[in-house]
Amino acid sequence: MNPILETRNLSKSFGLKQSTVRRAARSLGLSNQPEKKVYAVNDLSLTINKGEVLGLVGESGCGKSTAGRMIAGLLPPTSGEIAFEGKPVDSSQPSRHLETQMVFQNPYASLNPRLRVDQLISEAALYHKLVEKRDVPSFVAALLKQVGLDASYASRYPHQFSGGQRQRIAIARALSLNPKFVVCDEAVSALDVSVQAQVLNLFMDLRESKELTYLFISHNLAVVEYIADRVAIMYLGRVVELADTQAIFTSPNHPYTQALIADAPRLQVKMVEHRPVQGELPSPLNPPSGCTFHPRCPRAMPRCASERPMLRKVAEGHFSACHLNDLS
Ligand SMILES: Nc1ncnc2c1ncn2[C@@H]1O[C@H](COP(=O)(O)OP(=O)(O)OP(=O)(O)O)[C@@H](O)[C@H]1O
Repeated sequence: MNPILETRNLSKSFGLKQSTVRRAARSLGLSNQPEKKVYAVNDLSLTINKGEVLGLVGESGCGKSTAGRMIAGLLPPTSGEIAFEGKPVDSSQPSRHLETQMVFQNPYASLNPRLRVDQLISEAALYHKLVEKRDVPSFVAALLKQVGLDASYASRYPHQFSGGQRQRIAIARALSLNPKFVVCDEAVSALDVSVQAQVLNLFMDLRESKELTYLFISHNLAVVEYIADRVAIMYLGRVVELADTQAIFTSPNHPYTQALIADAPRLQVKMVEHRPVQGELPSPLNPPSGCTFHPRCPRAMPRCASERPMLRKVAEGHFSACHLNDLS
């Protein structure tokens, strides 16, 4: 085991916008109502090893993107720490290191339509003085080649490409800073299924050739099953299960993981039968007491409503936060 990135008790809460009258009343001491907060990520402690792909899975709104943005340095945490290659990173500087880059879901939105491909790919590297102006054409050509695109595309604009090609351009731009760690946030979710497979294969090839490590965020279990070595399952801002990919899919421990797997009909490996997850994700503004999954859990016990289960070891390399494990 060779950790490249570690988070310790990483948390993020967002204050909700209040009406002007309420804000004024509070600042004048006329209201003692506490400010409403969304606890998007709570106490996230993860270790990601060099060269591995850690999948981060959960329903929409469970805090995956917030976690990814903190880890990529795009969002300062409310509390907690991040260490990169054993050294604490200063989270007060959002652009603190070039070693971590992020690839987003929507290549339409993440590429400036007014810039040519060569400008898109080289602007950050020029800014950080990783390339000289005169070397830009060969720099861009090499990056385009690495992502499977022709060097002649350098003078075109984003609208001249398909979704898959645009995502390749976004990947080339991320690679331009020579990162060691890439956070992929739903990076293939907007693409057609056949194109998804090609881009996933590109990620895997780049992992080998560039010795990359990925945090791969996705709500799509089939994608995560294909690409990840280990999987962390998030529910309402917390990791509820963490294990090797095979263990997650063949012997999921947490009732939430079991329900997610039951919800994913396209999976090839499906050795367990469970009921799909019932009901809606509760609001993170007002999370349920105890185990936050208990209102939707088919196996909830009285204890689950009052006591939050800790993430603990259930097998070698397999961790789960569920009181049912105390029964066995
Ligand atoms: N800037 C913000 N201000 C207020 N609340 C926010 C902000 N960003 C995220 N949230 C809230 O934090 C919670 C977690 O959001 P996040 O986007 O991290 O979840 P997610 O699992 O990535 O979902 P999705 O896949 O839909 O993006 C949600 O309730 C969301 O509404």
